[in-house]
Amino acid sequence: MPSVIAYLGPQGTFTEAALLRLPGADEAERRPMRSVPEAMDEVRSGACDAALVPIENSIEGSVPVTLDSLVRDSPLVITAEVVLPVSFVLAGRADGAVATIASHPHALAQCREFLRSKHSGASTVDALSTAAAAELVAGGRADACVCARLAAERHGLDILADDIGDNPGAVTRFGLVSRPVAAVAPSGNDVTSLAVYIAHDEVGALLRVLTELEVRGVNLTRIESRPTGERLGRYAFFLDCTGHIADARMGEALMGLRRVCAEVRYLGSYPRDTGEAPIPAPPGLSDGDFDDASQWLERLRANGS
Ligand SMILES: O=C(O)C(=O)Cc1ccccc1
Repeated sequence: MPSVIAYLGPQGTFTEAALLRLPGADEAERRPMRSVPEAMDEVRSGACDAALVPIENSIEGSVPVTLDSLVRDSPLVITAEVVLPVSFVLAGRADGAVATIASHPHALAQCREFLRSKHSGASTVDALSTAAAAELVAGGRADACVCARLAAERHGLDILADDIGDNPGAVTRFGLVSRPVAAVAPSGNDVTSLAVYIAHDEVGALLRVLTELEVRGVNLTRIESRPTGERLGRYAFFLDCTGHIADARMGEALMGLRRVCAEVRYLGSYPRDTGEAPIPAPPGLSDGDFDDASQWLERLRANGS
């Protein structure tokens, strides 16, 4: 476990709750940062060994600042993931009016229906995190906030409504990022994350990417595009692939992508935390099958039989 870990703070965020689920994190120095890019830059500068940041949630989708920092700034790799169920409270002062409600945009989005039906007159204020929103309320700069119960309690706020998320089963996925390192050994249920840039002026470029994965039996669990920031129409595609970079079929697929893509950024191989069972290799695509095929080719090249 890295010894100094930055995370999206302040104390009381869902990211902190996720961090505490990582084995060994209680012994690490945990450094709360104001924003996701600042947490990731602490790692790039060497001030911290790793950072835990939100990547996506099951309702609102990806966290754009995290994805943008992963592809636009100097390379980092994900070494672990944590999938955390999230439950929100509305916190403030029991005796006060609620004209402004602060929170992280993803928290506001996940409570949209509750806010619309119960506080349609209030305006929402984006904060850098749910716990930062609780600080705003404690400091009198917003009337209420959407946050974790723990953050409300820490700031002595009243719980105005409990469990206000529109989808009771909502989960958020967090990634532990570090400067590039070799992946830990396969766990048997791993994911490999990539960002690929395709040649935009070639017909079928994205199909070629998918084909490289499909012919090696590599399963895709997520594909998502983000603008590269160069100009309209330029996108990076984020791929989560079932398997580990040490698996033969993943290695072959990566080599294929390297040949057909304008650029491939490797974002790490790490154990899955979704609770989903591993997907077995399709027939003919196990490590043993690749090994057998490459030994056969070597024999043909060496002896012709
Ligand atoms: O703001 C927080 O507490 C975070 O950790 C980011 C976040 C926001 C909303 C849902 C899950 C995580």
